[in-house]
Amino acid sequence: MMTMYEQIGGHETLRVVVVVFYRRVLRDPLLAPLFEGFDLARLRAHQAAFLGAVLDGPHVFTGRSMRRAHAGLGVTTDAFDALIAHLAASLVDAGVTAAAASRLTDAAESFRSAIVTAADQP
Ligand code: HEM
Repeated sequence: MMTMYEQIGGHETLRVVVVVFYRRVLRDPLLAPLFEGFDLARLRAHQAAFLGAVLDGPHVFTGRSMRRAHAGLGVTTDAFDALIAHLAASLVDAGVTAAAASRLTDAAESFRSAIVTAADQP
């Protein structure tokens, strides 16, 4: 049986997803400052590996824990909501099936409490 990773077109599709995703994120004034100074190519590669692992692809995600990777960034609830929306839109743009897209956004959503570190501004 094909994995969901294979069903959506594997690496080629996820490569499109992460390119579209970071393009959207960096155009969002709420999110762009949070990514300033980070190596975009590295982020794209990590994100693609992460998404691939969620869809049972060949990846073994060896990155840091989500809490560690995002510690001190000051991610607010609003920023997190915006990022999830960009991820969902990027998955649609890349033609990912609805089933795979919801698995990916659910996985991302499951890290909310680990990633959101800053209190919301009034
Ligand atoms: C508003 C929300 C988020 C912001 C601002 C953000 C920002 C960042 C930044 C700046 C880094 C690089 C940290 C560093 O190299 O020191 C990073 C790493 C990473 N992020 Fe996010 N992120 C967010 C949400 C998410 C979500 C929802 C996921 C996946 C479910 C995710 C997956 C990753 C991964 C896989 C890495 C690489 C971890 C590693 O270096 O080992 N991020 N993120």
